[in-house]
Amino acid sequence: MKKVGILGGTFNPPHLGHLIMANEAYYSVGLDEVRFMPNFIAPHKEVAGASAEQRLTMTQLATAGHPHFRVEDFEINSGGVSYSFDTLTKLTGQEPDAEFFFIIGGDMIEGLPSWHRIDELIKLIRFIGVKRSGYNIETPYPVMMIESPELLLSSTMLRERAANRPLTFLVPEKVEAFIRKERLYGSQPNASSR
Ligand SMILES: Nc1ncnc2c1ncn2[C@@H]1O[C@H](COP(=O)(O)OP(=O)(O)OP(=O)(O)O)[C@@H](O)[C@H]1O
Ligand SMILES: O=C(O)c1ccc[n+]([C@@H]2O[C@H](COP(=O)([O-])O)[C@@H](O)[C@H]2O)c1
Repeated sequence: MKKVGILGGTFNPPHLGHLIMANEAYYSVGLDEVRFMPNFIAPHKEVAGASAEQRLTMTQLATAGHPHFRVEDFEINSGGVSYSFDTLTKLTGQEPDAEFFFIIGGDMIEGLPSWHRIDELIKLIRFIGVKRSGYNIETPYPVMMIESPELLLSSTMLRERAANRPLTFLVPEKVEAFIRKERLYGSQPNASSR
Protein backbone atom coordinates (compact mmCIF):
# COMPACT_ATOMS: atom_id res chain seq x y z
CA MET A 1 0.00 0.00 0.00
CA LYS A 2 1.33 3.42 -0.96
CA LYS A 3 2.23 5.51 2.09
CA VAL A 4 1.43 9.20 1.60
CA GLY A 5 2.62 11.82 4.08
CA ILE A 6 0.73 15.09 4.18
CA LEU A 7 2.46 18.13 5.66
CA GLY A 8 -0.36 20.61 6.09
CA GLY A 9 0.57 24.19 6.81
CA THR A 10 0.10 27.83 6.08
CA PHE A 11 3.56 28.14 4.50
CA ASN A 12 3.65 31.90 4.96
CA PRO A 13 6.47 31.43 3.91
CA PRO A 14 7.75 27.80 3.70
CA HIS A 15 11.16 27.43 5.35
CA LEU A 16 13.98 24.98 6.02
CA GLY A 17 12.22 23.71 9.18
CA HIS A 18 9.38 22.42 6.99
CA LEU A 19 11.76 20.71 4.55
CA ILE A 20 13.76 19.08 7.34
CA MET A 21 10.70 17.72 9.15
CA ALA A 22 9.14 16.42 5.92
CA ASN A 23 12.39 14.69 5.01
CA GLU A 24 12.78 13.10 8.45
CA ALA A 25 9.20 11.80 8.33
CA TYR A 26 9.82 10.44 4.84
CA TYR A 27 12.84 8.42 5.97
CA SER A 28 11.75 7.49 9.50
CA VAL A 29 8.35 6.12 8.48
CA GLY A 30 9.32 4.87 5.01
CA LEU A 31 6.82 7.07 3.20
CA ASP A 32 6.55 6.91 -0.59
CA GLU A 33 6.04 10.67 -0.85
CA VAL A 34 5.34 13.76 1.21
CA ARG A 35 2.78 16.25 -0.05
CA PHE A 36 3.07 19.82 1.19
CA MET A 37 -0.48 21.11 1.47
CA PRO A 38 -1.05 24.84 1.98
CA ASN A 39 -4.38 25.64 3.57
CA PHE A 40 -6.79 28.24 2.18
CA ILE A 41 -8.16 29.67 5.44
CA ALA A 42 -6.20 28.35 8.43
CA PRO A 43 -8.60 26.97 11.06
CA HIS A 44 -6.75 28.32 14.10
CA LYS A 45 -4.81 31.40 13.14
CA GLU A 46 -4.89 34.74 11.35
CA VAL A 47 -2.96 34.77 8.08
CA ALA A 48 -1.62 38.00 6.59
CA GLY A 49 1.20 39.13 4.33
CA ALA A 50 0.76 36.80 1.36
CA SER A 51 -2.24 35.57 -0.65
CA ALA A 52 -3.24 31.91 -0.88
CA GLU A 53 -1.93 31.91 -4.45
CA GLN A 54 1.44 33.31 -3.34
CA ARG A 55 1.71 30.77 -0.51
CA LEU A 56 0.99 28.00 -3.03
CA THR A 57 3.66 29.33 -5.40
CA MET A 58 6.24 29.56 -2.59
CA THR A 59 5.44 25.97 -1.58
CA GLN A 60 5.99 24.85 -5.18
CA LEU A 61 9.32 26.71 -5.32
CA ALA A 62 10.42 25.26 -1.98
CA THR A 63 9.77 21.64 -2.96
CA ALA A 64 10.85 21.79 -6.63
CA GLY A 65 13.68 19.45 -7.50
CA HIS A 66 12.94 17.00 -4.66
CA PRO A 67 11.27 14.02 -6.35
CA HIS A 68 9.84 12.63 -3.09
CA PHE A 69 8.11 15.96 -2.32
CA ARG A 70 4.95 17.12 -4.06
CA VAL A 71 2.46 19.93 -3.58
CA GLU A 72 -1.17 19.15 -2.81
CA ASP A 73 -3.33 22.07 -3.95
CA PHE A 74 -6.61 20.53 -2.79
CA GLU A 75 -7.32 23.00 0.05
CA ILE A 76 -6.33 26.08 -1.96
CA ASN A 77 -8.66 24.96 -4.77
CA SER A 78 -11.49 24.07 -2.38
CA GLY A 79 -11.56 27.46 -0.64
CA GLY A 80 -13.22 28.08 2.74
CA VAL A 81 -11.83 27.04 6.10
CA SER A 82 -9.37 24.17 5.65
CA TYR A 83 -10.44 21.62 8.23
CA SER A 84 -8.17 18.59 8.04
CA PHE A 85 -11.04 16.17 8.65
CA ASP A 86 -12.93 17.48 5.59
CA THR A 87 -9.81 17.38 3.42
CA LEU A 88 -8.69 13.93 4.47
CA THR A 89 -12.19 12.56 4.03
CA LYS A 90 -11.99 13.64 0.39
CA LEU A 91 -8.39 12.55 -0.23
CA THR A 92 -8.79 9.12 1.36
CA GLY A 93 -12.02 8.65 -0.62
CA GLN A 94 -10.25 9.52 -3.87
CA GLU A 95 -7.27 7.24 -3.14
CA PRO A 96 -8.56 4.17 -1.32
CA ASP A 97 -5.35 2.27 -2.04
CA ALA A 98 -3.15 4.73 -0.15
CA GLU A 99 -2.41 4.95 3.57
CA PHE A 100 -2.35 8.59 4.72
CA PHE A 101 -0.12 10.09 7.41
CA PHE A 102 -0.58 13.67 8.63
CA ILE A 103 2.70 15.23 9.74
CA ILE A 104 2.62 17.85 12.50
CA GLY A 105 5.23 19.69 14.54
CA GLY A 106 5.48 18.91 18.25
CA ASP A 107 4.10 22.38 18.97
CA MET A 108 0.71 21.36 17.54
CA ILE A 109 0.15 18.23 19.61
CA GLU A 110 -1.25 19.98 22.66
CA GLY A 111 -3.92 21.64 20.51
CA LEU A 112 -5.22 18.45 18.88
CA PRO A 113 -8.30 18.14 21.17
CA SER A 114 -9.72 21.32 19.63
CA TRP A 115 -9.40 20.14 16.01
CA HIS A 116 -12.61 19.79 14.05
CA ARG A 117 -13.96 16.21 14.32
CA ILE A 118 -10.63 14.96 15.67
CA ASP A 119 -12.11 11.65 16.90
CA GLU A 120 -13.08 10.84 13.34
CA LEU A 121 -9.89 12.23 11.82
CA ILE A 122 -7.73 9.81 13.80
CA LYS A 123 -9.60 6.93 12.19
CA LEU A 124 -8.80 8.21 8.69
CA ILE A 125 -5.10 8.96 9.06
CA ARG A 126 -2.14 8.35 11.33
CA PHE A 127 -0.46 11.38 12.88
CA ILE A 128 3.32 11.66 12.70
CA GLY A 129 4.56 14.11 15.33
CA VAL A 130 7.99 15.70 14.94
CA LYS A 131 9.53 16.30 18.37
CA ARG A 132 10.37 19.91 19.25
CA SER A 133 12.13 20.91 22.46
CA GLY A 134 10.03 22.78 24.94
CA TYR A 135 6.68 21.45 23.75
CA ASN A 136 4.46 19.05 25.64
CA ILE A 137 3.83 15.97 23.52
CA GLU A 138 1.48 14.18 25.91
CA THR A 139 -1.83 13.61 24.21
CA PRO A 140 -4.82 11.26 24.44
CA TYR A 141 -4.55 10.78 20.68
CA PRO A 142 -2.35 8.24 18.88
CA VAL A 143 0.63 10.15 17.49
CA MET A 144 3.70 8.39 16.16
CA MET A 145 6.57 10.55 17.44
CA ILE A 146 9.79 10.87 15.46
CA GLU A 147 13.10 12.57 16.19
CA SER A 148 14.44 15.26 13.89
CA PRO A 149 17.28 17.76 13.82
CA GLU A 150 15.73 20.93 15.20
CA LEU A 151 15.71 24.38 13.75
CA LEU A 152 14.44 27.25 15.88
CA LEU A 153 12.63 28.81 12.97
CA SER A 154 9.08 29.82 12.21
CA SER A 155 7.30 31.63 9.40
CA THR A 156 6.45 34.36 11.91
CA MET A 157 10.16 34.99 12.53
CA LEU A 158 10.82 35.14 8.77
CA ARG A 159 7.98 37.60 8.15
CA GLU A 160 9.41 39.81 10.86
CA ARG A 161 12.94 39.62 9.40
CA ALA A 162 12.08 40.12 5.74
CA ALA A 163 12.03 43.94 5.76
CA ASN A 164 15.54 44.45 7.08
CA ARG A 165 17.51 41.20 7.17
CA PRO A 166 18.36 38.49 4.63
CA LEU A 167 16.43 35.22 4.62
CA THR A 168 19.44 33.45 3.11
CA PHE A 169 20.04 29.91 4.50
CA LEU A 170 16.62 30.02 6.21
CA VAL A 171 14.37 29.60 3.16
CA PRO A 172 15.27 28.05 -0.23
CA GLU A 173 16.90 30.61 -2.57
CA LYS A 174 13.97 30.62 -4.98
CA VAL A 175 11.55 31.34 -2.14
CA GLU A 176 13.60 34.32 -1.01
CA ALA A 177 13.81 35.60 -4.61
CA PHE A 178 10.01 35.33 -4.91
CA ILE A 179 9.44 37.12 -1.60
CA ARG A 180 11.63 40.00 -2.76
CA LYS A 181 10.20 40.12 -6.28
CA GLU A 182 6.66 40.31 -4.89
CA ARG A 183 7.77 42.56 -2.00
CA LEU A 184 6.08 40.31 0.51
CA TYR A 185 6.28 41.07 4.24
CA GLY A 186 7.64 44.58 3.65
CA SER A 187 10.75 43.28 1.84
CA GLN A 188 12.72 45.14 -0.84
CA PRO A 189 13.77 43.59 -4.18
CA ASN A 190 17.52 43.46 -3.52
CA ALA A 191 17.80 43.49 0.27
CA SER A 192 19.59 40.12 0.35
CA SER A 193 22.56 41.32 -1.72
CA ARG A 194 25.27 43.49 -0.15
N1 LIG B 1 11.00 24.79 12.82
C1 LIG B 1 10.09 23.82 12.80
N2 LIG B 1 10.38 22.58 13.23
C2 LIG B 1 9.45 21.58 13.23
N3 LIG B 1 8.17 21.74 12.81
C3 LIG B 1 7.83 22.96 12.36
C4 LIG B 1 8.75 24.05 12.34
N4 LIG B 1 8.08 25.14 11.84
C5 LIG B 1 6.83 24.74 11.58
N5 LIG B 1 6.65 23.44 11.88
C6 LIG B 1 5.44 22.64 11.69
O1 LIG B 1 5.10 22.71 10.30
C7 LIG B 1 3.69 22.65 10.13
C8 LIG B 1 3.22 23.83 9.27
O2 LIG B 1 3.57 25.01 9.93
P1 LIG B 1 3.26 26.47 9.40
O3 LIG B 1 3.22 26.50 7.91
O4 LIG B 1 2.10 27.03 10.10
O5 LIG B 1 4.63 27.21 9.83
P2 LIG B 1 5.00 28.00 11.15
O6 LIG B 1 6.45 28.32 11.02
O7 LIG B 1 4.55 27.26 12.38
O8 LIG B 1 4.11 29.32 10.92
P3 LIG B 1 3.72 30.59 11.81
O9 LIG B 1 4.96 31.10 12.49
O10 LIG B 1 3.18 31.53 10.78
O11 LIG B 1 2.66 30.12 12.79
C9 LIG B 1 3.09 22.65 11.55
O12 LIG B 1 2.78 21.31 11.87
C10 LIG B 1 4.22 23.16 12.42
O13 LIG B 1 4.14 22.61 13.73
O1 LIG C 1 -8.83 20.72 11.23
C1 LIG C 1 -8.55 21.45 12.20
O2 LIG C 1 -9.38 21.72 13.09
C2 LIG C 1 -7.17 22.03 12.27
C3 LIG C 1 -6.78 22.87 13.31
C4 LIG C 1 -5.50 23.40 13.31
C5 LIG C 1 -4.62 23.09 12.29
N1 LIG C 1 -5.05 22.28 11.30
C6 LIG C 1 -4.12 21.95 10.18
O3 LIG C 1 -2.83 21.68 10.68
C7 LIG C 1 -1.86 22.14 9.73
C8 LIG C 1 -0.86 23.06 10.42
O4 LIG C 1 -1.57 24.17 10.93
P1 LIG C 1 -0.98 25.65 10.89
O5 LIG C 1 -1.98 26.47 11.67
O6 LIG C 1 0.37 25.53 11.56
O7 LIG C 1 -0.86 26.03 9.45
C9 LIG C 1 -2.64 22.83 8.60
O8 LIG C 1 -2.83 21.90 7.57
C10 LIG C 1 -3.96 23.16 9.25
O9 LIG C 1 -5.02 23.25 8.32
C11 LIG C 1 -6.25 21.73 11.27
